[in-house]
Amino acid sequence: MADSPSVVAVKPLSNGAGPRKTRMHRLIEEDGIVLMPGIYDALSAAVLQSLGYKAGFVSGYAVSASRLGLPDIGLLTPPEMADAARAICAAAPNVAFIVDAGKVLLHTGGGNALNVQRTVRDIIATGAAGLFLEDQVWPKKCGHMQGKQVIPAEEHAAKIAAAREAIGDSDFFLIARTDARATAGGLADAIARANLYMEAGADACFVEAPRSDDEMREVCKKTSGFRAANMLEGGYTPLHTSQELKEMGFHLIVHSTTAVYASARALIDVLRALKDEGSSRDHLHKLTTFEEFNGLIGLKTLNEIGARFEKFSVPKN
Ligand SMILES: C[C@@](O)(CC(=O)O)C(=O)O
Ligand SMILES: [Mg+2]
Repeated sequence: MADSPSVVAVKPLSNGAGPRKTRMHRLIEEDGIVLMPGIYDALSAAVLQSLGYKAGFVSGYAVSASRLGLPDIGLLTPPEMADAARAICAAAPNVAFIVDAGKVLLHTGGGNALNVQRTVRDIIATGAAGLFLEDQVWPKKCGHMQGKQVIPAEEHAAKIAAAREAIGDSDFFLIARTDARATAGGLADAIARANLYMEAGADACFVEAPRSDDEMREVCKKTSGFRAANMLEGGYTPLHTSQELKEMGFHLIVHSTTAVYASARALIDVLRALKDEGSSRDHLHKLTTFEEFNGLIGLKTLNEIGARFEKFSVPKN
């Protein structure tokens, strides 16, 4: 077993005017539940914003797939993830994004408080509204794959405390994730860890991959503070509506794979038809139109700005 890390004490943070309140706290307050589709690039972020979503999740799983064409097994590098987060936040400035920093930390389960603090500052600089920090041993895996391991709970709690200190009074929300459900300690250890991480200064906890409705209810009954759930299609956790999850006691709902699976499905279907038929003309209903697409990525607004600044003339009195 690893040496015990030195003990850290955490001072509860406030902005001087009552308890800490970030963009994410306010979104939770609005409806009691925040739906966050997993987003992976500027275009998927623009779609999200155009549909009026207030929050989204920069998914390590989906960024690894879209950027590298590789699975969620710890291959994406910190600069690649931070770069994706920056592009996503810039493309959808009205959306509050939580970044999956499991991927940003090459040293998940390794590195120290300084690495964590640097990561937090890097992610704050992308314009994101918060991040996930997870307790898997590196190289980490998608929470719904087999063979996961976790680092000692106190070690991860110290990283959460370090992250909290780096956040200071920034408008930034910290979600502590545990993957312990899949290990020998099972759900009881996962719940104990979630509570420890909350004590260390997290704003919310995320017990990854509970396997039944009963387990999901137990997580809600036995953990304190705000709670996140992940509705990964084809994963261990039963799929529920946001309303059902709210009634169970969850507050933040991540749909890590919905958008990337939908894109893959659409691409497979339409490109197969193009290959088979030699034309897209019978499948236009499956595509956006030229107008719709240009609108989505802001062409009209940009043209208007361009026209306003075509030339400068000194105003005459
Ligand atoms: C949430 C997730 O980490 C996937 C997972 O591990 O379940 C992501 O990258 O979207
Ligand atoms: Mg991830």
